[in-house]
Amino acid sequence: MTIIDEEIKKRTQRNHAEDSNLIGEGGYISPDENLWNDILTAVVLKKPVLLKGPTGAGKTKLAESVSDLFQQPIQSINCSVDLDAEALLGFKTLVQRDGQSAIEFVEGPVVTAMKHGHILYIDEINMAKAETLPILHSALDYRRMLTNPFTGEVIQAHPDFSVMAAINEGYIGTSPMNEALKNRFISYPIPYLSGEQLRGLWDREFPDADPKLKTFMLNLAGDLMKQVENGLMSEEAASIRSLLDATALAMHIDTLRAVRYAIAEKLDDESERNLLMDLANTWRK
Ligand SMILES: Nc1ncnc2c1ncn2[C@@H]1O[C@H](COP(=O)(O)OP(=O)(O)OP(=O)(O)O)[C@@H](O)[C@H]1O
Repeated sequence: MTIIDEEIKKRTQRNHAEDSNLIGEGGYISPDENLWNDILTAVVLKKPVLLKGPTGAGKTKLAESVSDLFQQPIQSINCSVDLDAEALLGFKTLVQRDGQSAIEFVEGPVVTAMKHGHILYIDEINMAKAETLPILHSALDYRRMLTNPFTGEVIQAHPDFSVMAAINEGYIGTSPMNEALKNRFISYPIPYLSGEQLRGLWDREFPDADPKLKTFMLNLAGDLMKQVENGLMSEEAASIRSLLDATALAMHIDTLRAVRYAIAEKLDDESERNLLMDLANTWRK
């Protein structure tokens, strides 16, 4: 029995849900045989996990699938330059109770996740200002604790508390992650699916689609990946999210128009848009 199996068994017994199907429908599909298990191993070992990959590669889906598997709710933070300590930890507010005014602290996602053993999912972690996240350092390393500056409370994390973060390194508006913060994570590259795994995702998401449409989209996806690898197209051209959207649209409107709206029009460069539509045209013939 692996440590992942042991952890699932432990949580299943604790939650009295022996009969439940732990891996929910629509879970993350691993691009190779190791990645999913390697990430779960870090989560079980209570190591913060950093998912590095382009937009629409399934990073959020992966975190949701870990949450399904371990029956652990997710507390999410979407980072931006405006993110501050209050958005992470919580804030004080005035409440009326029994006709009396009182000041109460409303817990933020970090405090809730630490106290209740949830997964803390920090999306676009490199969009936050460098000075905002160091407040989390002690929660992210072996100490697994944090002193809440707003209340003075010392919070020792629940044993199940896990942290997953996502980063899209090429994204405009991001800055390199502070080294001390990055050093607290185990980092995994999350690539776009291809080959058999991509076909598996299409079979699951579009069981009723015309097989010709599926083949068209999978061929186009393969072409787009090659263009990205050869540096002829920006990475997001092969986004799985866009390809899924194009397929869903193409079940109702002309395939090339679907590809234009869901994939090509998102690209800033006109020559890339034209190349993409030329490729799509080739597969249509
Ligand atoms: N490997 C995968 N397994 C299952 N679904 C996937 C996978 N890759 C992409 N998807 C699907 O693609 C869509 C986008 O995925 P998701 O939102 O998780 O991407 P992301 O990497 O978090 O993107 P962003 O960086 O823009 O937030 C979702 O519908 C998701 O289910």
